[in-house]
Amino acid sequence: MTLEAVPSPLPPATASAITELARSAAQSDGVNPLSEHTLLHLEGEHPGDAHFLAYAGEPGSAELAGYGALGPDGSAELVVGPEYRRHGFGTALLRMLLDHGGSDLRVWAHGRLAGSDELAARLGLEVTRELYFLRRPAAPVPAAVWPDGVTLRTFVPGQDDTAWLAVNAAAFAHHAEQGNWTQADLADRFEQPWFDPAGFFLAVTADDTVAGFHWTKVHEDEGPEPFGEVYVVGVSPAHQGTGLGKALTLEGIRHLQEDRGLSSVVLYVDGTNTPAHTLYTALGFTTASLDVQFAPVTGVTPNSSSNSAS
Ligand SMILES: CC(=O)SCCNC(=O)CCNC(=O)[C@H](O)C(C)(C)COP(=O)(O)OP(=O)(O)OC[C@H]1O[C@@H](n2cnc3c(N)ncnc32)[C@H](O)[C@@H]1OP(=O)(O)O
Ligand SMILES: N[C@@H](CS)C(=O)N[C@H]1[C@@H](O[C@@H]2[C@H](O)[C@H](O)[C@@H](O)[C@H](O)[C@H]2O)O[C@H](CO)[C@@H](O)[C@@H]1O
Repeated sequence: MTLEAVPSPLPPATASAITELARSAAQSDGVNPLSEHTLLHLEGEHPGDAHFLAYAGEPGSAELAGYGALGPDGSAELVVGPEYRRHGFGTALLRMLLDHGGSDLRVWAHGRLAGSDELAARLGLEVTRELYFLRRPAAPVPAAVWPDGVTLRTFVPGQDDTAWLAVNAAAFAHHAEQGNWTQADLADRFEQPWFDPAGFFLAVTADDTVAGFHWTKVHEDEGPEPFGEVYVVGVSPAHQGTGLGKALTLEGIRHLQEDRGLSSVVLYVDGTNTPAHTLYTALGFTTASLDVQFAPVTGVTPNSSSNSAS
């Protein structure tokens, strides 16, 4: 086993090898091991990002067996190729993430697959966050009932960026990632093949102030058939509790189901997000799977080399 820490930007060949590793794991596990953010950050320079590579065999003829990603905020992901599992690659990569991330480490286990809890416990980590993946099969979409004083339009790239970032930051002021999005995060997504302004809805007041939004996304090739996503719904605090979130959510579902002809719609929602969870459950979404994030047990100084591990 050879371990390597690589700063951003990654060599293109390494980024391609990581992408293939993630594809192989997703095919085997039925769950994507790396999030959109990590995949986007495989390309280009992202200061503060760190990449950890585990190779099987000797340098030169080695094959990429596993990969770990660590962001400047401590968020992390790791994946071991299906054919390399139960050989210690996961333990070695998690140790590297722990050594570099310290007490800020927050490592995802998408789908909470077999072994993730055991591996985490072995290195002194516990679940600190639950992210639910919900699905709504195609069904009649109730008509949206819009609060007085708002009208609906779609996002115009380059015109609405600043206003959207401000409402997104206000709506997600208490969210670990979403509230911190910047113009760079927007620009990254403008370049994605799935980006479609026709599916990015804004609710605006008479003076065109953004009161809320529903940004939808279509996943073309991540399953047996394309599916839609309630990518992110946000309502400015001043307009929350007025029915706007429900109306925006319904409009996006209608768009995905009727305009895009998709047979199911999914979404992610934090387990602590009662308002959103209540809304989506009322609209027919049910839990399909669970992602969890592990962090060092509070009050214990993480030191991966001292944790008992085989
Ligand atoms: C897939 C995702 O994007 S998940 C992330 C969702 N967005 C966020 O969490 C950002 C911060 N929160 C918000 O922007 C808003 O609170 C939203 C989007 C969750 C809800 O928008 P609002 O406009 O406040 O919701 P709206 O007034 O339409 O209420 C619709 C339903 O949501 C649920 N709901 C809304 N607020 C609450 C609350 N505080 N507690 C419990 N349920 C609530 C209820 O079922 C409500 O229906 P009801 O009023 O008939 O009981
Ligand atoms: N509803 C949104 C905004 S609050 C949400 O919870 N997003 C999560 C989610 O993002 C998804 C993830 O990046 C998938 O890889 C991608 O295919 C989806 O399109 C994204 O919605 O999970 C992330 C962790 O994996 C999390 O950081 C986001 O906040």
